[in-house]
Order: sequence, then C-alpha cells, then structure tokens
Amino acid sequence: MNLIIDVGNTLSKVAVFQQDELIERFTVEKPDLSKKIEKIFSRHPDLDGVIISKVSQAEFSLPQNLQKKMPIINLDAGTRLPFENLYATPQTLGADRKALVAAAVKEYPGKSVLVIDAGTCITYDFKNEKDQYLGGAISPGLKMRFKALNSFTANLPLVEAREEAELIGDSTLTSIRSGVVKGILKEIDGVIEEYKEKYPELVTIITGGDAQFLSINLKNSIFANSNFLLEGLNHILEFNISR
Ligand SMILES: Nc1ncnc2c1ncn2[C@@H]1O[C@H](COP(=O)(O)OP(=O)(O)O)[C@@H](O)[C@H]1O
Ligand SMILES: CC(C)(COP(=O)(O)O)[C@@H](O)C(=O)NCCC(=O)O
Repeated sequence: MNLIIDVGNTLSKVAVFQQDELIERFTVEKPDLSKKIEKIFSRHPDLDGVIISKVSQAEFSLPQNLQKKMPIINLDAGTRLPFENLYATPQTLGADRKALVAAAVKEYPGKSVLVIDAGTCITYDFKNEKDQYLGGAISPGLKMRFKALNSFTANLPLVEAREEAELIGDSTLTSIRSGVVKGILKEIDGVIEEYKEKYPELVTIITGGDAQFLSINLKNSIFANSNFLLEGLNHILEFNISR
C-alpha cells in the first residue's frame, strides 16, 4: 500500500492506494495535514512507500524514522519520471504538473493528451503520442480571479462563483460572474480547440477542485477525473520503487 500526499496552494489531498486502486482519499486544510497523516499511519501500519508533491509553503510532519522503514519520494527535479520531459526549465516545473503528466502516460499511452487542472491556478499540460511532455500553460484559477477583482479595485466586492453565469451581467455581481465564469469557460474551450487543430485525436482531461463546476458548462467533451493527480503520483512512486 502506498501513501500519496499532494499539497496544493489551497488544499492538501491525501490518499492510500493498493497497487493501482485508490482505497481512500481525504481533502484537508493545511493545519490538519500532519494529524491526518498520523491517523492514516495508525490505521495502515503496512504501508510500503510514500510520495509527496508540494507546491506551497505548507509545513507538515511524517512519523519519525520513517526513512528507515520505507521509501519516501519527495517529488523534485531529481526524481525519475515515467515520461520524457521536454520542458525547457525542468528545475522549475511544478511537482503537481509532473504528476498529472504521469497519470496521462499511464492512462493514455501513445495518445495526445491535454490535462487541465482547475485548482488555485488553472494549469494546462500536454503530452504527445510519443509520451513526451512538451509543456502547457498557467493561468489564474476561479477563486483567484474573483479575489483579484476585489483586491485590485476600490469598488468591486468579493463574489462567490455560481454555475449559471449570464452573458449580459445586469448588476455588479452578475457582471463579475459573467466575466470570471464565462471568461474561464471560454478560455478552456478556446485552448482545447486550438490544441485540437494541431492534434485532432486529442484526449482532454479536467481535474482539480473546480473541475466539476466547470466541466458541466464546457462546449468540448472532456473527461472529468478528480483523482487524476493522485493516480499520477502513485504511478511515479511505483515506477521508482519497482526498479
Ligand atoms: N473546501 C474547499 N476549500 C477551499 N476551496 C475549495 C473547497 N472546495 C472546493 N474548492 C475549490 O477548489 C479550488 C482548489 O482546488 P484544488 O485542486 O484543491 O487546488 P490546489 O491543488 O491548488 O490546492 C479552490 O480554488 C476552490 O474554488
Ligand atoms: C502552477 C502551480 C502554481 C499550480 O499550483 P496549484 O494551482 O495546483 O496549487 C504549480 O504547478 C507551480 O508552482 N509550478 C511551478 C512553475 C511551473 O510549473 O513552471
């Protein structure tokens, strides 16, 4: 059994896998992460390995002397990856993005895949039919866009997302929702369409905290999988310990 820890910029996700099968999964706020890990270790004393992807400053602790008992992979620039990484600055590539590409390679070998992660940021990651990772894009996430409008202006309130966003906002609130929600949907559909012109057989996956919310209103057909990143981390761990 493997313990998978994904520390994002907003939330942490912790999961236990038995080989390829996800046994349990928790979403935790940053201050609760150490306690949750401790609980999982007491429930699963038979864990075989741990992998950690961390893209935020959040601190947490693992049980003492764990390194002596099992492999612990801190996913960084030195970790071996199950794909060819053609990113021009591999040292600065987010660990979470590597995990998403690993999942794409595992689930869709030999296919062109675009992975969209709608979390704190929206990331786009593309791997081609040769299972080479080329890169993608980073743009502000849903909450970040609402927060930015509020933070960088004098008159705009902080607005919550709603699934139904009108094209023509007839108030400050609905104008902000139109701009943010419709803006993200148009961005995602536009990016997918541009990739599809170049890679007609493209498979598109959406994941992350806002994936469900966004995927319902996208024009393009797209697979939503809320565990994609965790599956990718599990694959990187297996890839590193089984050799
Ligand atoms: N309980 C929650 N707390 C905070 N954000 C949440 C929650 N549930 C859903 N979200 C949404 O999920 C997004 C974070 O998604 P996630 O994939 O966990 O991001 P990250 O990996 O960057 O931490 C937030 O921007 C927010 O819109
Ligand atoms: C782009 C990110 C901030 C996304 O983080 P997230 O929204 O998933 O919390 C993260 O992948 C990161 O810090 N990347 C480093 C820059 C890069 O990937 O090129």
